[in-house]
Amino acid sequence: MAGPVSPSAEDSMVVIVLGASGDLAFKKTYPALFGLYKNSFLPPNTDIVGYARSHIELDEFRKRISSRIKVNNEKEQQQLKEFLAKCTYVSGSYDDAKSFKKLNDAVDDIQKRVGGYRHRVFYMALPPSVFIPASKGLREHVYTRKGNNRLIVEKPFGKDTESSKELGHALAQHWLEDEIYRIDHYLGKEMVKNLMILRFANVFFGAVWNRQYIHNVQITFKEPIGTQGRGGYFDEFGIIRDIMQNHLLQILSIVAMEKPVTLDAEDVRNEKVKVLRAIQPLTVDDVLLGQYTGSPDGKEPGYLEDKGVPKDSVTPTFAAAVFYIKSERWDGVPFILKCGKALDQQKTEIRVQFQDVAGNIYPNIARNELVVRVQPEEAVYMKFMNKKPGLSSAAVTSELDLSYAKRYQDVKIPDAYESLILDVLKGDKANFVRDDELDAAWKIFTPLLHQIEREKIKPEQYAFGSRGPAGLNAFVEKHGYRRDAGYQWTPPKI
Ligand SMILES: NC(=O)C1=CN([C@@H]2O[C@H](COP(=O)(O)OP(=O)(O)OC[C@H]3O[C@@H](n4cnc5c(N)ncnc54)[C@H](OP(=O)(O)O)[C@@H]3O)[C@@H](O)[C@H]2O)C=CC1
Ligand SMILES: O=C1O[C@H](COP(=O)(O)O)[C@@H](O)[C@H](O)[C@H]1O
Repeated sequence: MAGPVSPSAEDSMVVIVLGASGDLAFKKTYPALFGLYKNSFLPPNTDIVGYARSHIELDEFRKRISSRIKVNNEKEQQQLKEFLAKCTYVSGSYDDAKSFKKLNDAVDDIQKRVGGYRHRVFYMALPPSVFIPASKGLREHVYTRKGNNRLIVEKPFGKDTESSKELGHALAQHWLEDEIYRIDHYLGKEMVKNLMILRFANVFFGAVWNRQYIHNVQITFKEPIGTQGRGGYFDEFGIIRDIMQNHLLQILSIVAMEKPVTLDAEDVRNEKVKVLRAIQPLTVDDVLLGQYTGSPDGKEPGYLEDKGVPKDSVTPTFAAAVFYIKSERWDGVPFILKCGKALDQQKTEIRVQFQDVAGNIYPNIARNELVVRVQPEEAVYMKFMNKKPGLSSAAVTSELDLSYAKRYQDVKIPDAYESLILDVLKGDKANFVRDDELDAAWKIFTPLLHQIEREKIKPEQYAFGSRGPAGLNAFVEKHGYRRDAGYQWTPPKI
């Protein structure tokens, strides 16, 4: 094929899910594909072929898929039946030509029924140790010359600059960068996708989005659960690689980037890379590291009690870090990124805190804040000073509140994976990570990660269910965040 073609109704599309017997496939990939099917977003002749090492009977495989899909009514029950009929399964290994040829025969059998182009999407829901042999086997034996080929790769994309480059080179031996879709599922979240519209389609946000008006930006990820038996995997990576280097840094780059020339994927990603390249590598002085201990009531275990975690592990389960972007727009503005497991709540948010009012004449006024809540309960709200209603003339903090549950009551927010798989089917790469973006991201973290590991830097302890290490408030205050401790929010009655 000379280049990518736009799928038409006569074409056939096969989504091949590698690692189809695994957790990610059942938890995310198949439910997302069903979500697209039931909302008529899958192209007409789409089939889904699962591939993994385990021998699983087709009936059993379909039962497993349906056990992870929630249906709400009879219509959806019927749609699920139709969807399952599109799902088949082939077993084989990830490093054996014969197995891949068998997979190719199965896909050919499906695609020869249709007259048009034969497109293939390969979704690698696989452990990183088999990324390279699997991508090679797919390219050599299952690649189609009669349509588009797209390869979806899941993180981790390496552990540092060097290993990420190695993976990149290995993939590039067989696949064109244009065919590779590196998933960061946070880029598929509704409120992350909303960031560019908020910034570039609103004159009032655009006008104040710079160092003159913004004092600091906080991007926070909190999870109320610990590693839950996955400590063996987690201990190799730690929270910086698990969340900060990818999800939070991606958000930062969209918050900070210049307006792209167009919405074309390359224009968007060019601007994101420029932001990452303008950030200096982190040092230990820029971070606060934490590791959780058991909950005070003894009900929740500490990190070191998770099986698979070495008893003397110093892997951080919490990290806060401050980033500065050397650009005309952002020079001197701290971007504080915080993420942790086993914390007090589930929350991902972006909090933009504005500068103090110049020449202020009112006592006790708080800084304005724009908060974009990514999850849960998606919202955009603006905290600002307002006259206290009534006979008082005091200024109090109030909010302009766009809570999605109230404003968009009939809309179901799609899962991030639904949105991203749809982008792959459409060939839109704007929400996927480009190779140079990845390289720029690793350059910021690699020296710090190596130093933490080399010197076994001990994280501060924090209790399961707390807000994080005791030093957290001092850390964010030191980097400029000022909290309005008197503010009380009253949820609207829906
Ligand atoms: N549409 C909506 O849904 C709206 C919701 N609200 C709700 O109102 C409440 C207050 O809003 P908001 O100001 O945005 O959020 P919070 O008061 O939760 O957080 C404000 C900042 O203060 C920090 N903080 C929270 N608790 C403490 C503490 N005990 N000591 C020191 N620092 C703390 C937070 O840090 P950290 O992130 O680390 O916890 C965060 O950076 C929240 O529950 C919010 O969900 C308000 C307006 C609209
Ligand atoms: O990538 C990851 O993300 C999840 C959190 O994702 P969310 O969509 O539920 O917010 C995190 O639990 C996991 O450790 C990490 O690898």
